[in-house]
Order: sequence, then C-alpha cells, then structure tokens
Amino acid sequence: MLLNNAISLRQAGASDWPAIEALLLANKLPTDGAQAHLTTYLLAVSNGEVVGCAGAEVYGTLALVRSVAVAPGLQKQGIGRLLVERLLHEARSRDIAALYLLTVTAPEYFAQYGFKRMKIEAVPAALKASAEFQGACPACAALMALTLREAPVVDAALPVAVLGAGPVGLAAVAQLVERGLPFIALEAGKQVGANLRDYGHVQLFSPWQYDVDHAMARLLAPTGWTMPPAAELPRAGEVVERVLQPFAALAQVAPFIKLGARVLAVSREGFDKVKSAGRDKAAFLVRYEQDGEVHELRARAVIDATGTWNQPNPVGANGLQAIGEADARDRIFYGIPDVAGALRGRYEGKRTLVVGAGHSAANALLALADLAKQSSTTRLAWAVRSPALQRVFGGGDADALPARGALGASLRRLRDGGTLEFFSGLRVTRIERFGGQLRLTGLDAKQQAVVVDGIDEVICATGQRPDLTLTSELRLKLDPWLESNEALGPLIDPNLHSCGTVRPHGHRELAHPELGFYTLGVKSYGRAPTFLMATGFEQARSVVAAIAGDLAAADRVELELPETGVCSSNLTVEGSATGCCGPAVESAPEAMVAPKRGCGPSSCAPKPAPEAVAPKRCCG
Ligand SMILES: CC(=O)SCCNC(=O)CCNC(=O)[C@H](O)C(C)(C)COP(=O)(O)OP(=O)(O)OC[C@H]1O[C@@H](n2cnc3c(N)ncnc32)[C@H](O)[C@@H]1OP(=O)(O)O
Repeated sequence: MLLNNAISLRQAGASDWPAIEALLLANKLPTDGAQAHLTTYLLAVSNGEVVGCAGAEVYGTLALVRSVAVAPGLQKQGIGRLLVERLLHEARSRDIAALYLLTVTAPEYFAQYGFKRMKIEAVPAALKASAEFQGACPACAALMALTLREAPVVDAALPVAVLGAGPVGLAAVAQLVERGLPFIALEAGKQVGANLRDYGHVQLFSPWQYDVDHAMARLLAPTGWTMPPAAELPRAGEVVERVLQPFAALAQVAPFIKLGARVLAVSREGFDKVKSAGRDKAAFLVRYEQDGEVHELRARAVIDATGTWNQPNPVGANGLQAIGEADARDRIFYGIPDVAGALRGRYEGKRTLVVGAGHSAANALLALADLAKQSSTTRLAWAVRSPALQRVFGGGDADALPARGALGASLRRLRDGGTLEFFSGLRVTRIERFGGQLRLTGLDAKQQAVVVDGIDEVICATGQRPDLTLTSELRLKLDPWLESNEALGPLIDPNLHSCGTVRPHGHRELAHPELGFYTLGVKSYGRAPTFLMATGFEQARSVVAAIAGDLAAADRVELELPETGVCSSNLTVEGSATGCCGPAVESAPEAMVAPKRGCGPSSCAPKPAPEAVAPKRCCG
C-alpha cells in the first residue's frame, strides 16, 4: 500500500484539463464531454503531479460517476479508494439521491462500494442524454447504480397531497386510487381542468390516443365510459368534458378533490428551510385557502401539478411587464380568447394587436382573420420579438402532427395575403393609453424606436411561467433559467434544441432534495415551451409508484412516445437559424397538450448536412 500522506485530494480547475486528459487516455477511458464537467472532478495529487481523477456529472439529484482513473504505475495502492470514497461523501453531502456509472473494465471494483448492475431501460433520461452514455457501447459496458437516499415513509396513513386537478394531477390521482393510497387533491379552479377550460375552444394537435391517461381510462371503464376515437383531434374543452370531469366524479375520487382550494404554500411540519436534522421524516404541511378561510393539511408526500395556470408571460419583451402594462390590463387578454364565440363582441370592429410567436398567437390571429372576413372594420396586427418565424409556420405537410402543420401554413398565407399588419422583431417596452386607445412603444431589431398607435385590444400570447412562490420554503433544485426540474433542463432547453420529444422520464428526474416532494406536468418543464400530456401521464405513473415504494415499477419506462415532429433539413429558419432541428417555439397554453418541439429520438438521429452543425446533445 502506498502511504496515503503522500497523496492529497483537491477539486480540479480549468488548467488541470491537460493532465486529466492524459490520465484518461493512458487508461483508455473516454474523454467526450469530460471537460464540460471539469469542476466536479476530484484529483489525487502527489508531489504536485496529478496521479488520479474521478468525476461526477450532476443532473439534479442524480449524478453520473465517470473518469475514475489512476496513473498506470500507481494502481492498486489505494489511490482509487481515496478518490471514490471522497466522491461518495461529497455526493451524500450535496443531496445526491443516486449515482450511476458505466464501466467496461471495473464492474467488480465498483461493486465493492455497493454499486449494483442495472438494466439500461431503468436509467433516467437525463443521464442517457449525457456524452458518456451517448458514446458508450451498451453491449460491452456494465451499467451500475448506487442509491444514496430513498424517500422515507413519513407516515403512511397520511394522504398524498396532489396540487392541481388538471390532466396530470388527475393522472396522479388515478395512480393513487389504483395503488390504494390515500390522497387529497387541491384545485384552485371551481372545476377540474381549469387551464384546459380557459382555451376550451382550441383544437389540440394531439389526437385522443395521447390525451387520455391509461389509469383514468381503466377506472372509468366500469361506468360504461368509452374511449373517444383514438385518431380524432379533440378541443381542449372536450378533454375536460369527456375525460377529466367524469373521472373526477367517480366515487373513489370525488370526495377527495377540493375545488376552489388555492394552495398558498408548502412546508414541512416543524421545519423551516434551513433546518436539516430529521427533516426527511417530517410531514408536509400544505396551506390553502377555500371559501375565504385558510386551512392546512398534513401530507406524507406532495405532487405539485399546478402547471402555469394564470401565470402568463408579459407583453414586455424583457421578461418584465412593459411599463404601463398593468394599467392597461382591461385591454389585454393573456392566452387564446374565444374570438369566434363568447368574446366576439370584444374584437369585432376593433384593431387588435397579437403579441407572440407561438401556436397560441397563430390560433388567435386566424380567428381574428375569420372575424375580419365577416366584419370589414375588424383589423388585426401581429408583433413578434424575433424576426424568425419558422417556428410558428412549422413544417406544413411535413409536420408529423398534421393539425399543427396546417395551422402554420394558414398563418403563413395570412401573413403573405396582406390583411395582417406585421411588426417583426418588435420588443415592446411601454404601453400607454392615448386618445381612447393604446399606444405601444418599443425597439426594433436595429434598436430603432417603434410606435404602434391606435390599438384597441392586445392579445398577449407569449407563454407562461410557473409560480414558484408556493414552494419557497422547500429545498428544490431548479434549472437556473428554465425554472424546470434541474435534471430536465438540459433535455428541454429551447436555446439548445427545439426538436426532440423529451425521453420519457420519471421519479428520479422529478424528485428534489426535499424528499417526498415532486414537481410534475407543465410545471416540471418550467418556462420551457413544450410539454406533451402523455409525458405527464408517465411522470405521474412513475412518481406514484416511487411514493408507494415500488421502485421496480417506478424505474420502468412504460411510455411509447409518438413521432411528433418536424425535424428535417428543409426546415430552414426565416431570419436566423437556431437549434438543431428548427427554431424553438414560444410558450403557449397548448404546451400542455401539444408536442410542439417535435421529433422523437429516432427522427433526430444524426442527419446529413445542414444539421451536422447542430449541438451534439441536441436530440441525442
Ligand atoms: C466509472 C468509471 O470511471 S469506469 C473506469 C474505471 N477505470 C479504469 O478502468 C482505468 C484503469 N484502472 C484504474 O485506473 C484503477 O485501477 C481503478 C480506478 C479502477 C482502481 O484504482 P486503484 O487505485 O488501482 O485501486 P485501489 O487501490 O483503490 O483498490 C485496489 C483493489 O481494487 C481491485 N481492483 C483494482 N482495479 C480493479 C478492476 N478493474 N476490477 C476489479 N478490481 C479491481 C484491486 O485488485 C485491489 O483489490 P485488493 O484490495 O483486494 O487487492
């Protein structure tokens, strides 16, 4: 054995890369993607020389151990043990729940530390997207995992609190019913499916087969309920009427849903955010308001499926409301108004400016254009922050979701037809009342001032964001800019890629350092613009299985995602090119239900130019 005092351990810095690379190459270990995670590398140093290294790529509460290597002449003298033990210690102190690794050469070595072999199917999606996994040969590498923390059973008699009774919250309820776990669902709306109801008139891009959770369907079946035609496209409101409402009325469900119950905050009984010892065993406290009274309920686990309801992004282009936006609230509709129906009077004979570049904006513009055909004094204008419009025009006939392709094509015709005033590259910064109408001012792409006068109504379709105030007393790990679950961030970041149905994922990606608390559904994607309802159903299945202690089921991936995208090289961007497979789509309510980002893994496989320039991890 080498004398340990000859070895010191320290964290790697940028200047250590050449030594680490040399060590990896000398041991025939992969170097791809390692440099990007250099700050997580631990080094063993002897006489100022790097003689060993070990890295851990962190994905939320999960980490991928890699690059464990000792200089060939110094192996089997305890250096590897020093590195691995320190790595495990640091992982525990950083609230990492599980470690994974791939190894061709040393499965027995890692078995000493408790790592166990596992099947590739059970690996969380965030890890599968890493460079190490992408480059690995599944046939020759052993896949191993070590669980550091399991969610403790707080008090199994307590209910699971489900926050939000939209499609994903109710899918979690269905799983809880099937597993016989007590639950309470709190819904701020007066009825279930409040967000879908808000744009109930809008047709979804996803056919029924992807809009109905299997567990809900199983529980509904004995009542004589029948599945709507799988290939037909429902309106958002139909999903509520034909599925969510009948499900919520079931005898096993109805008594446990509180409607008009707005969640105010979640905490842990007897603990503020700072206090650690014993925290994991304390019950959750969910504070909510119903009929003007504040109540608290105790829960063993909490599933936050509150989505982004009533949390719109502003008209202001800088993430903040435009100056004066709040005062003009009576003239601004956030979302997709029912222009052809209930709100026709609000828009008929008016000049309306639609702000936003997603499918919600397209829906609103096409409805206004129809109205303008019937009423010649109705006028419409469209302002988009980016000059790139391909994301909303989409792939036309090439779109794997035909309804989405048709929407984009209709909008392109509208823009080209001349009936639409178009402000491209406009960043709105101020809204004022002027002569009984609104005046919007801002800057164009060349930083020149733009004034848009004479607007009667604004439709703001710039997407939504999650409400993070509910959970400010809990220990959450969120992506710094998407505000999604941290492990999902790299998979869904619209700066990196706009295509790629996100791989199915489950409880491991959806967990937080706050054991027993999970964020599901649209909220788990934070401000990212895309979400597929079927993904949410799978999230619910996995998380409830984990709460029930059935880790085998929780780790299993049961979702076959549809090929949903436009990911071909004919999708060149108007204006500027971004992303790997077409530019990102702005947030929109249909994010809840429509897989706007597009292609599944197979259609995002490496293609000939021009996508060859795409970032490597895109759609990987
Ligand atoms: C996730 C990954 O990084 S996989 C890549 C692992 N790295 C490699 O394969 C690179 C080549 N190997 C090495 O660099 C080193 O041998 C390491 C990192 C595997 C182990 O570090 P070392 O300092 O050599 O080992 P350490 O002194 O801690 O442990 C020695 C013990 O482990 C055993 N051991 C060492 N390497 C291996 C191995 N590949 N498989 C099984 N057992 C091993 C030794 O036989 C010894 O056992 P003993 O105590 O019963 O005599």
